[in-house]
Amino acid sequence: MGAPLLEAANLQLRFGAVRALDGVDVEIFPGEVVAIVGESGSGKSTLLRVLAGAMEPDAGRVLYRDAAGEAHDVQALSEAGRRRLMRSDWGFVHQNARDGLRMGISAGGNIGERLMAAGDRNYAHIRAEAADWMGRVEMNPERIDEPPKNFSGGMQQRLQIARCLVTNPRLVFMDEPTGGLDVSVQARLLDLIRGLVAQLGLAVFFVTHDIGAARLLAHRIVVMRHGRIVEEGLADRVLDDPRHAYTQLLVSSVLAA
Ligand SMILES: Nc1ncnc2c1ncn2[C@@H]1O[C@H](COP(=O)(O)OP(=O)(O)OP(=O)(O)O)[C@@H](O)[C@H]1O
Repeated sequence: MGAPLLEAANLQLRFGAVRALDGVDVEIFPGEVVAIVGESGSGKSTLLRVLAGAMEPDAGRVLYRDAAGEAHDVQALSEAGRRRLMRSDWGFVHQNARDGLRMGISAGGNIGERLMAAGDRNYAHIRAEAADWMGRVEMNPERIDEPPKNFSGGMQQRLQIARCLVTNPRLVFMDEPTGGLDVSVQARLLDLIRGLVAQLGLAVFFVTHDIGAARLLAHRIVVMRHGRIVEEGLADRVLDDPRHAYTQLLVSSVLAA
C-alpha cells in the first residue's frame, strides 16, 4: 500500500473542560475513503479541521506526503503554504455549501476561480472546464452564468463539489456533505460522490453521523467518542461485527430506526 498520504499522531485539543481530541492517531492512504463517525459532539469536525491544518492542536502532529514523496508537517506550514496545498493537493467540502462557495459570483465563476488560483489563465479553457464539471455533477451547463442562490441546496452542494474537484486534488476533506438535505437528495448526492471518488481515485476523509453513508462510501471506518477513537477497521467489519459497545449502539440504533 506504500506510505500514508496523511498521518496524525497523538492529537490533543481541549476547549475549556471539553477534550475535543484526546490522543487521536489516524492515517489515510492514497485512494482510500475513511469515514469518521460518531454522535454529535464526539469530535469529528474538530478532527477534520486539525487534519486539514485549519485548527491547531494542543499537542500531536499531522504529516502530509506530497506527490514527490516529501513529508510536510501540516501545523508547521505557513498560512501561504497551507493555502497553496488547499489550492493544489487538497479540497474541503463543507456541510453548508455557502461556506465553500462564493455567493456573489456565477456557478461557472465558482468553478473557474479554483482553476485560476491554480494558475490557469486560458479563459476559454476555464469556461469549458467549468461547463464540463457542471455536467459531471449533473447540473445543467446552460446555467453556468447563474449565481449559486438560484440553485437548490442539493445543487449548491454539487457546485461546491465541482469547485473542489476541478483542480484534481489528491486528498479531500468532507464534513457532512449531505447533512441538512432531503433524504432523496442525500441518496443521489452520495451516489454522485461515490462515482467521482472512484473515478478520480481520491483519498477522502468523510465526516458523517449517517452510518448508511459510511457504509456506501468508506473503505475504512473510524468511530469517535468523547474525542477518542474507540474502534476502527474495514467498513464491512466495523458495521457487520462491531466490537466496541458504543459502535454496537451506533449501528443498532440505525438498524432500529
Ligand atoms: N470552537 C469551539 N469552542 C468551544 N468548544 C468547541 C469548539 N468547537 C468544538 N467544541 C466542542 O468540542 C466537542 C467536539 O465538537 P465537534 O464539533 O468536533 O463534534 P462533532 O462530532 O463534529 O459534532 P457534530 O456532529 O454535532 O458536528 C464538542 O463538545 C464541542 O462543543
